[in-house]
Amino acid sequence: MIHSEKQGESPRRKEKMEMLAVHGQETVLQELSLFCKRDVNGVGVLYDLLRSPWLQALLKVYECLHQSIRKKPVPVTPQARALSREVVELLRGVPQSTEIRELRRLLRNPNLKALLSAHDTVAQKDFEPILPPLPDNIPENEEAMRIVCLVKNKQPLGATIKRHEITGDIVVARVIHGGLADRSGLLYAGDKLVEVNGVSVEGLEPEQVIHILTLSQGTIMFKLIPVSDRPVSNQTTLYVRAMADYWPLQDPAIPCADAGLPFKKGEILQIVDQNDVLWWQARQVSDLSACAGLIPSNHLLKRKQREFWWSQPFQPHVCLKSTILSTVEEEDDMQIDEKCVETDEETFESEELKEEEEEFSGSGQRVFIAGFRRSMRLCRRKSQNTQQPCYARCPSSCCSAAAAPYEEVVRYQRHPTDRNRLIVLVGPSGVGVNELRRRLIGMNPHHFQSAVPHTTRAQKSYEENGREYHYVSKETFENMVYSHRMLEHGEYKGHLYGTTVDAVRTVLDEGKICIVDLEPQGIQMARTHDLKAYIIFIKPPSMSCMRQSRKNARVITDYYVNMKFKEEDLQEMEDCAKKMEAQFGQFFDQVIVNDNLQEACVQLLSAVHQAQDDPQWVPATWICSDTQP
Ligand SMILES: Nc1ncnc2c1ncn2[C@@H]1O[C@H](COP(=O)(O)OP(=O)(O)OP(=O)(O)O)[C@@H](O)[C@H]1O
Repeated sequence: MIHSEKQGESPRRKEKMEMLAVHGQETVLQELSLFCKRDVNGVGVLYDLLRSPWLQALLKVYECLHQSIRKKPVPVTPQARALSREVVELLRGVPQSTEIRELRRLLRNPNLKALLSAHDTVAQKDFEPILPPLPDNIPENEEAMRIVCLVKNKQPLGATIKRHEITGDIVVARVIHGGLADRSGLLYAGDKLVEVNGVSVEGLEPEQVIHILTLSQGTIMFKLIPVSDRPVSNQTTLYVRAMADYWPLQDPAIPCADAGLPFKKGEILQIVDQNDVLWWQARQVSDLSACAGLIPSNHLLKRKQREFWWSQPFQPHVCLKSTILSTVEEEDDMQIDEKCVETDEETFESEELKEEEEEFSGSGQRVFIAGFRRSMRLCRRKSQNTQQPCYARCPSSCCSAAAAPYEEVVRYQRHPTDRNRLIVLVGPSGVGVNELRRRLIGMNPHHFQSAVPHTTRAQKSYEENGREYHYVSKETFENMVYSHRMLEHGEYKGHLYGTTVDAVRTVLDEGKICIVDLEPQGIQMARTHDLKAYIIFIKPPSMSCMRQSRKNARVITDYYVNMKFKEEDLQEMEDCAKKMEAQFGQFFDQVIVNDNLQEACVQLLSAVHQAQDDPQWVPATWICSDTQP
């Protein structure tokens, strides 16, 4: 069908423009005739041109087209072909300029003719559904009945039926949002089915009714008794992040598996119907044109999760337990002289410090970056391997995932004057989190910065308080832990190490982008209204890729020497990454596979900018409430 107007342009404005076009041409002619009389150079030629019959004819064509377009969005003309013939007629006798020849050729083109023919065929058809004749013997109470005809296409009808628990009638259980039945506006949950395509459903099982429907082609006629108290829906659309995976085909409890919507943790869903306490209707935000599907309600999914949670043997968050770490443990067991270890560490750290200073002194100004100390990293690694049940360590992360199967989210666009979002890198030990972080900060140390960690270990002669670490007493440190001011913390060789929320805030308050690496258990502490953490998971590539790319890579060990990756280290890295994804994947805003270091670095830079500049789905509590978590 040809539509009369472009959207957004008012008809009055269009009319005005057309009048101006025609009147404008008349005015130009009048003015030109004046100039002509005054014998201005070249005006005569222009005057003749504007009066030429072919131009007049073209203007008529223009006017004709606009008149036809101005008509209603119903077929412009009963016969578009007739209009085309009219135009051809108008062009007859017009001098054969290139443009006119082109226009005539176009109008004679068989493809265009076929198109116009198709238009005429469609325009003359009546697409209103043809209803079957009413039955002769209409019963007395027929006014209580409704006859609904739906023209079935490839889509499912978008309604489910069930047997009423008390009356035993077959009733419409639910109408799926956006489906054929919903769009028809003729079927409602609770309507009692009497007949389907003339077949009485009395005594039939719902499956038998479905069978009749499956076999039906084209128009399906339902005879039904409308539900008396139709539920008034005053739903508001809600967006949520799924905190768990859901596979309807594996859920024996779902009322209709075919109508279920599968989803994976981390995906954003649009909830369109919460009328049912147990089964909501939703669609993927990535496919809003699709018909909705059934998902378990918050309450139901929570119950399912709890059942699943308790039915599973506990899976602690075990990460790398590499040969390197075994070596560390062995060394500890072997009671290495503490002083000797300290000396080694000191030497190592001096070298590391030197390396950092050299790396960032290129611009003429020496910039020191904190948060890369070996002791801090080894402490973190040690905490990964304590084998503590994760709910004991982080009651707010894993268990809250079980407690809140959906997290309400809103679209957030950071205002340029807002503080930058905290960037959190997580990944299995050895994957390259620190390498990437170091490189990113190295690109622009005045813009990207780490948070300075706290420690209870003594300050060394070459260190500065607040540069490598904030040096605090054990009591102060523990107070910070108890008052939830630590994003993460751990112990290494009798000393406490950790990163505080305040240390991060200090960087952000300076207008910089703070980049930290955290153990995944620390994610929830950073996902607050205040820090608005953007979580990037650094994922190892496949084993074969790692064997290639990590040929010359070295891992930090408890020893003074750097060690090469062994096959089992790579395997453990892969296993650990899988576990992290399974347990915390719902919190990852971005996943970067660190295969080629250079490429991963570019991706990281782009992700960091995206986090600050592009609209993102964030927890609704960050935006809607001042009393956020
Ligand atoms: N894509 C890569 N290709 C080759 N080598 C890499 C790549 N990414 C990291 N490396 C190297 O792997 C080693 C370990 O990286 P890194 O120290 O960043 O690990 P990490 O993830 O921070 O682990 P940890 O926190 O346990 O120190 C380093 O020698 C680093 O240069």
